[in-house]
Amino acid sequence: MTSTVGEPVGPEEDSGPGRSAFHNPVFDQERAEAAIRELLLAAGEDPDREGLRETPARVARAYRELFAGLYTDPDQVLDRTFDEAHEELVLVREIPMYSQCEHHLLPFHGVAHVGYIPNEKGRVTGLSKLARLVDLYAKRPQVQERLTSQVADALMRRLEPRGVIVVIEAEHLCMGMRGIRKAGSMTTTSAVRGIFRSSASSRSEALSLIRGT
Ligand SMILES: Nc1nc2c(ncn2[C@@H]2O[C@H](COP(=O)(O)OP(=O)(O)OP(=O)(O)O)[C@@H](O)[C@H]2O)c(=O)[nH]1
Ligand SMILES: [Zn+2]
Repeated sequence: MTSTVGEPVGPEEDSGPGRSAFHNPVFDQERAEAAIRELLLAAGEDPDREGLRETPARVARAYRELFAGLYTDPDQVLDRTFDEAHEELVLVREIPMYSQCEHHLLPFHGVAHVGYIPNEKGRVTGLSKLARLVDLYAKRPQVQERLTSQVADALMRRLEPRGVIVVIEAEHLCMGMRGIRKAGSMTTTSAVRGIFRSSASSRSEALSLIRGT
């Protein structure tokens, strides 16, 4: 179990084309356990009663998993590329996505659609890597807009494709189970780069494939 505190720096800062500057923080299990115990005390609960005794350790382990994307370099996901001489759209639709909003640390979840048009060398990556990339950026304290842009920007950086389109549709539990209580309301965000930004016809073709029409 890791118990070192990572440097208080962001996991990643964009350093332009090529690789991102990735700092490798680690999850402090002991500190997280103490914080959950404090939360239970603050709520007026008895963290030593039988049902709660294991809860701080359990919750800390759960958060280590939910925030796992803070500890992996996103560029590593796209390290393996190959030249396939395919210069048309590659689109993976309906990738299940679970994240948590950084405002309330409550889940937002839904699906991501990720598409790109490889460059003239036809540089592509494995299809699973698109889903891995979504997962990695989702497993952090997030906002949906940033998640969408980060996936698009990582693909632009590592594949240097002609264009990238990312659409995420999600329900935010902080809007459903508390606050405004609009359960079921869906938020759609998109990030378009390269040809999808400059060409309305490329964009609308991709969007109609994303919609399944
Ligand atoms: N733009 C954006 N906002 C988000 C996201 N997730 C949660 N939020 C919003 O973050 C905002 C935080 O607002 P605050 O007024 O600081 O917090 P609050 O008093 O708990 O707000 P309410 O949720 O309206 O009760 C809320 O409007 C949330 O709906 C996200 O991914 N993107
Ligand atoms: Zn929220």
